[in-house]
Amino acid sequence: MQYLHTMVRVRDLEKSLDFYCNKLGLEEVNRYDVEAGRFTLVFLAAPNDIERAKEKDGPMVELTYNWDPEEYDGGRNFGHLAYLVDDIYASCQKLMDAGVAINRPPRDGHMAFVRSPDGISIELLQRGEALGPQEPWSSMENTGSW
Ligand SMILES: C[C@@H](O)C(=O)SC[C@H](NC(=O)CC[C@H](N)C(=O)O)C(=O)NCC(=O)O
Ligand code: NI
Repeated sequence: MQYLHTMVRVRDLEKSLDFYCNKLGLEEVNRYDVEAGRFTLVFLAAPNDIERAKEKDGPMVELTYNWDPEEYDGGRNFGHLAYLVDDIYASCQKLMDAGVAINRPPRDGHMAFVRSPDGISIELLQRGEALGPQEPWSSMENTGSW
């Protein structure tokens, strides 16, 4: 078994593509307009994953846009999408310059959070840093349950 994608439903497809592609840096891999179901699917991949994603063998985000408006309550059970970045400060600066609020700034040079137009939380992690939890759980032994 292999991880393939995470699907998120979006209220405004253009606003979402502007955030995920123009600001966060993902690239569009595939798009399906489904008349019968009245929805559009847009598959996005990070630059490092794009070649594998084109072969349907790489991790992606699947944006689902329902043409008929629906209410999407913020399911607490969904946490975030996480991306590894080469320079977390440069990534956050680029996002801030594009008008994106940094909900959790990278004080520790390790982890930052921003949100999509639909409030989907996006975690940015500095490449080379430990992937474990930081403050305030830094003293917690990673028992795999955090
Ligand atoms: C292409 C493949 O990766 C899919 O995920 S298609 C799954 C399918 N999606 C839809 O029907 C989109 C429109 C629908 N109104 C919706 O909002 O999901 C599907 O079965 N969706 C149901 C689900 O729970 O994901
Ligand atoms: Ni899917």
